[in-house]
Amino acid sequence: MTMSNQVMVRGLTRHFGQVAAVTDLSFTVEPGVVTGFLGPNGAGKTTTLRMLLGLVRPTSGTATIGGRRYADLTHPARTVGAVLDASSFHPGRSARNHLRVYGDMIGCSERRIDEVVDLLGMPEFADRPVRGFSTGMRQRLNLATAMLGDPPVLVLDEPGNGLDPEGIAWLRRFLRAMADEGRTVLVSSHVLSEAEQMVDQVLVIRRGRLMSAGPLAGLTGDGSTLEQAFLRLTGGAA
Ligand SMILES: Nc1ncnc2c1ncn2[C@@H]1O[C@H](COP(=O)(O)OP(=O)(O)OP(=O)(O)O)[C@@H](O)[C@H]1O
Repeated sequence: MTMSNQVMVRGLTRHFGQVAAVTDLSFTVEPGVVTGFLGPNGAGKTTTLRMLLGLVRPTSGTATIGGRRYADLTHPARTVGAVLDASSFHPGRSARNHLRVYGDMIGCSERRIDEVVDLLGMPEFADRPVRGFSTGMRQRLNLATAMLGDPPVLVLDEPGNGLDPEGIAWLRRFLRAMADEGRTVLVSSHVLSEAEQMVDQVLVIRRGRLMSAGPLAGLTGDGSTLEQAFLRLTGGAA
């Protein structure tokens, strides 16, 4: 476990006008495990991840990766790979060409592009235009882009969105492999049944506040599902 790959959030707060999107959130995400950042729609997951990635300014508090704020990282793309909801691809460009465009920006070799195409299981469709891609193919391309810089930290906002059961099983294996390599993997989801199959540690938020943090087994060890445990935590109301 190296401090350099820890994600640390302390007293993080963000208001949008009257809306308290995130309130005094503190947690630590360790390398080598898959950590689920879970909560219902509107709980504040995306806002938190966007603050971590320097895309939203906190009202107060800090979010750091390896002890530094995103804006202070020397090599951001080689430190943290991020997948946020709103990725858009040029429809006429092939996946491989998309990766080349991003790869050029961060100075990665053609060999690295071949590696991520293999890593994400994309050889069969990497040379096809993105316009014909399924949701699963698009998610793989998102992840491939995030992996270009071989980052030790992955921050993924709802990577399971729209995936079929086979896609979810693939994602689970991928996240597990990344964590087993010692990476820090933080993955948000509002689908608790899906997250339950993927994560080791859970952070549960609701209405911008942390409800629970710890091993998945701590919530489900009594035989209840994560969904049941969540409803218990939140008094039955999402
Ligand atoms: N730019 C913004 N302006 C105003 N309100 C915002 C903005 N971004 C987020 N919010 C509000 O902050 C709250 C938290 O939203 P956020 O998107 O972080 O939740 P979430 O947990 O990611 O939800 P979902 O699962 O639906 O993506 C919501 O009430 C949302 O409407």
